[in-house]
Amino acid sequence: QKLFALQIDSREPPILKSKIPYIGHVINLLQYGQDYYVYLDQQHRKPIYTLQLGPQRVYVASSPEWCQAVHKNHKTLVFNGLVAHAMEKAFLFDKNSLEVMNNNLYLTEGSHGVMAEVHDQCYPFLLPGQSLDSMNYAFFSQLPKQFSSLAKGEISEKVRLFDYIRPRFAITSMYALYGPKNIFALNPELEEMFWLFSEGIGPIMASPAPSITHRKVDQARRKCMAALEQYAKDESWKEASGFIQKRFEVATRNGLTLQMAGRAELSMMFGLLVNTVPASFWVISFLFADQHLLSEVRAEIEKCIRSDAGEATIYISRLKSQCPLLLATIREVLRTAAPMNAIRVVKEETSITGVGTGETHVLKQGSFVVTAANAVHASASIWGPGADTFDPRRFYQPSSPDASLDLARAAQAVISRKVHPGAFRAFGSGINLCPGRHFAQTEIAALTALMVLQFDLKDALTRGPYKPPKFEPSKVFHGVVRPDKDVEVTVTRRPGWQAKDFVFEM
Ligand code: HEM
Repeated sequence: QKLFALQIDSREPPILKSKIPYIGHVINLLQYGQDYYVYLDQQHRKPIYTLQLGPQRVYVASSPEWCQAVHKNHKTLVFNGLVAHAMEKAFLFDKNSLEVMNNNLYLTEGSHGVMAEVHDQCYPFLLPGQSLDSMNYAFFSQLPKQFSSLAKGEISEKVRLFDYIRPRFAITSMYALYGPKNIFALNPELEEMFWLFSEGIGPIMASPAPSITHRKVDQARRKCMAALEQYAKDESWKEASGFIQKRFEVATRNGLTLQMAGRAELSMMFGLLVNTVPASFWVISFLFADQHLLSEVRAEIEKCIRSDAGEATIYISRLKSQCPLLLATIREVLRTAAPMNAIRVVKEETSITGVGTGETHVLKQGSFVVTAANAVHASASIWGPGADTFDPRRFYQPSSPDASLDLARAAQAVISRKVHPGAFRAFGSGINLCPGRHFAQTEIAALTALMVLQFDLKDALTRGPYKPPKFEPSKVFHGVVRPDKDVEVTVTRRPGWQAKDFVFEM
């Protein structure tokens, strides 16, 4: 310990020592993934602490107060350096493109440069307004078609649930953002390739020779990149959403070639797909696993539709305002299945004060800071003794006059129950608060409505009630978790819903 221990300044957050010096925490993180932060929080109850990972200092904010403090100091606790690193290692940006990215990377010279302009000029397209409405409409125009043949007529059909939902949801999302010539529409094989790449992104970023050590993942990445480059060259983005058109305009105006602008979209596809697809799966899974909850949510949704002999119209604005238990279920899924731990680099020594605590610590230049959202989401001192159980009712607000789909404001829903307003962290906070949250939540609510109205599910093996899978084991880098293994289900149409076509309206 003496030989290898970090020299910690008394103003820094307290250090948590590992039994094995120097690499003990590294070993535990590799073994337990992000769950290790939950374990440390439960063992030591420190709202912010320091870990030694080899030669590296890593500060971990483990309470809403300190997570908020980290995100408040975004000028010196920075995100963009990590994005540039990912663009090089995961998305293979060339030298010229990296120079373009590095121009005003830390936003110290005003609001020019590709990173600042994407943030200021592109993300507003994802906020409520005409552009978001068009993306939602594009999504709704495709979604019912994707599920219309499932268990059609009097027959039942066996499917693997995650495998069934994943491509259909992903293809529809891609259509909404990237238009009719999106890469999945032109080559459906790429949908599979994308997930292969997304599963292996951590290891290939760390490997010095991924084409040898992780050949399949590397090939999957290259296939997706080549298709996106072609998409750019063919000017297919001119038929995409306003958001994507603006991204191409900003990227090329700042000096990226069209080819590299296309390649950069692979990073956007991560934002679009990797969290929303498993989150939708879990909402559907938890609902079908609890018949009581399912029937209450169905009753809410049934009030949001108009149904004629052959057609049912689902009104999205009603789903947003009249389905408090559905919204609460989405929130609870994100609380329990979204370990959205953010990482920041300490660009220069920073003194931070826990919001509302009055306590101050110093963070040293060159270190990393993790905001451990999963530890906050699992904390019994925040959520009560049932923090480790799935209970949508903790977010339930039956009489809310303006129940909104903006789950980032879910804090509002729980303030009344004395929960800290920064305790719901699934979409992050501060200037990097997820801009796609409105689109994501509308997508999840729409798919859930479609599934629970039309179908009944049974466990295909036992023919008994649907049993949800477990969460996959935790990893070092994790978004919304996926199931540990897929579940085979028997799907039947609910009586009265066999021969209906579904449409969505706002
Ligand atoms: C359930 C689904 C989603 C979850 C849980 C989620 C979560 C998050 C979180 C936690 C962050 C902040 C990361 C950080 O601070 O380090 C983030 C950022 C971001 N998300 Fe999402 N997200 C979801 C869906 C989406 C969708 C559908 C889109 C696009 C349409 C999207 C686009 C983005 C972008 C572009 C950023 C970066 C923002 C910035 O750099 O300032 N996300 N997301």
